[in-house]
Amino acid sequence: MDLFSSATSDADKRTALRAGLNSGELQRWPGAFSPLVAKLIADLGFEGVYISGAVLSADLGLPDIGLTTLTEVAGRGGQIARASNLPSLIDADTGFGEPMSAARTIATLEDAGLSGCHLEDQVNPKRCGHLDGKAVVETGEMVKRLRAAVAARRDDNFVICARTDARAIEGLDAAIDRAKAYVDAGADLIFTEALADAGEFEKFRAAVEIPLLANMTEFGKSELLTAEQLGDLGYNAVIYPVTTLRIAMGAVEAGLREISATGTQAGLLDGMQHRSRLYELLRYPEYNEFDTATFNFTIPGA
Ligand SMILES: C[C@](O)(C(=O)O)[C@H](CC(=O)O)C(=O)O
Ligand SMILES: [Mg+2]
Repeated sequence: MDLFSSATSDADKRTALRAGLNSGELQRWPGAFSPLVAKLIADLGFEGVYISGAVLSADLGLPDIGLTTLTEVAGRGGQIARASNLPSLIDADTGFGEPMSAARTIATLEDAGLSGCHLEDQVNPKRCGHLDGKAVVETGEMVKRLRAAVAARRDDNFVICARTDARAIEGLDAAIDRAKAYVDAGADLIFTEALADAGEFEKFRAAVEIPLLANMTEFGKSELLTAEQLGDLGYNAVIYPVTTLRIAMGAVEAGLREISATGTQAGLLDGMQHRSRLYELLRYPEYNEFDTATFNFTIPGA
């Protein structure tokens, strides 16, 4: 029965995440801004779901500057994680405090049903990794953050991903040195934030032995590489963190403008998700097996 929550256990999702990272195939994790989007990501055959801090903040009408709390992030993250059978990797920013808080973050995210998270080496308050003016902590400080996180983990398959923001501040070589220190501290996956181009991804790949994650965020510092290019470069995972929100908000803004200008949404119907597709994603008919009184409607135009 998976009508009310995920059918796949947290443990099995984490096993799947590990297997995917070790498979030699690029794992594609689009960002889900809601549980419904996670269902669509699963339906379309992606390997996992990403839960973005930038999106979680934006959804609350806030900038991505470390204002959200662990409680908010774990709460929303858990709702999204349970909406599909895919593993979910969540953005835990700097871990919500000093090393002991980062440790508690891991325990809380495990309890919420996430399959892994990333911790970054920025100072508090953090910023979007693709903006100027961010700063990183000393390598030793981040190593403490990671060691605390790794020690707190109860499920060895919960993926602890270390993100380095150093490329844009200290340069590529320093970012690679940091990544190596983070591997020694127990990181399972390295998030190479804000690299410029394919050549930099290639250098990172040659220097670091564990799985690597690429961030294909739009309007940022990185060239947008295809899944095929990233796979050929030897990367193990890619996130499209804010993409679904940007697509949706672009459509919402255009639609609202048209309604305001014309007084009707009639011209927008072709671009909308049809009621029947929404109901298909939500698996309306299957709830009928649970309670025939619930499924007592027909879908117009379906
Ligand atoms: C990946 C990221 O941390 C996120 O919160 O989604 C952001 C994405 C973005 O702001 O484009 C980041 O890269 O800092
Ligand atoms: Mg973020």
